[in-house]
Amino acid sequence: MKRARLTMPLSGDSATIKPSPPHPLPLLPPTPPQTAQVLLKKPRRAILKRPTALFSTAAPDSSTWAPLNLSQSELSLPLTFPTGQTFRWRQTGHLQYTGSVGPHLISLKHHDDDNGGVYYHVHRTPSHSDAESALLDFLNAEVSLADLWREFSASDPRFAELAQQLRGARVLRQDPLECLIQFLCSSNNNIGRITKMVNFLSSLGECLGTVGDFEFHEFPTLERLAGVTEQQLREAGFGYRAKYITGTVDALQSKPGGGSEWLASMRKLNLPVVIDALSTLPGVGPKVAACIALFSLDQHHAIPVDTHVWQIATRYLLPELAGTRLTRKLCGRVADAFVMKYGKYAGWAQTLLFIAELPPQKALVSLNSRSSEESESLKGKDKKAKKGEAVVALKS
Ligand SMILES: Nc1nc2[nH]c(O)nc2c(=O)[nH]1
Repeated sequence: MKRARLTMPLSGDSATIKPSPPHPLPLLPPTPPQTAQVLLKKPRRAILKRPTALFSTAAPDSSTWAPLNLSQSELSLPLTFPTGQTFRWRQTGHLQYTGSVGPHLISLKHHDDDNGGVYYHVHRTPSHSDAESALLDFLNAEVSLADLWREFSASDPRFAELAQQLRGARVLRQDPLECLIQFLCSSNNNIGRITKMVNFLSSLGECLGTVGDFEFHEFPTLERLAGVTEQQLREAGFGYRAKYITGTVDALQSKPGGGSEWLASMRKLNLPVVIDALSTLPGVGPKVAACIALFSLDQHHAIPVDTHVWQIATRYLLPELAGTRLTRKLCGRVADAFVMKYGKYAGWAQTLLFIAELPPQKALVSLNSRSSEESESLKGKDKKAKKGEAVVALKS
């Protein structure tokens, strides 16, 4: 394991920030029709627009961008941010993503001239040194992905092959409340729609500024989240998830000592206890609980299991169960199979296997494996040609 170090001082805040005042609550438009289409067709102001680079996409200006001690194979931004762990970061330029970590508004980008090494820029923060440590913590920077993936690859040749092609898919360490609310939005949903719902809730938080076309907010506190009603969420297109969000916020507010503290305390507990505790919250089933545990509560062997992961498991880990239907009991068997195969960071292995099944990565992997099959085939035909045998031209 290694700890990443920040090696350059940060500059002051970016001149591009246009902080706007915090929102009054509630925030919802008064008269929308009551379907999810409202959310999908009439985006509110912070909802996705065309990303534009506000900063130069050439070499970062060293006075404002500082290197993280993380190579591209330790952290790939496109494989980590838009792939289903968080729905709060936006692409704000070429290989550049922007989001908030607590009260800090930060951009990260790969540097073309530095082997894709990751650089960061803090746009707004109450304290630069706090921003640095919060960023490293959020990135789980003390975990060496290279060490983990070497171990996984040694016990699984398929993992080894994917790892070559999809380097740097890292598990984040998010704020537990932020992660919980995002995954309540995720049930039976796709990344685009989840992002819009999360954006809607995020806009209840303190506005941190604008980068490119996007406005960024600190994630709202429980008190702020409590200001939105189930009816308002339904009107905004949350459907049945509306009651899970308000129910969970109420349940957290009633925890002695505070809901955020109750969630944070789970970082020190064992996984089964954590899953049971999270499952008492409205809308939290085993899959959502495992996502929250893995992406925010230091439960590195939590395995989210849904139909997609079931497909992966029956193809590669439990072929004897192929063709059977996923049940709650089988979810436990899948999770055990992952842990048997990959060990105490099995959730990090699941993350790569999950990402490899998302359409953009799946297309890339299949393209690469097709071209390597083709080049193997070409090599074979070359040998035959040398021996004077006929070579049939390959169509691309
Ligand atoms: N790595 C994973 N990310 C996810 N997002 C989501 O909604 N499900 C998953 C998952 O199973 N793994």
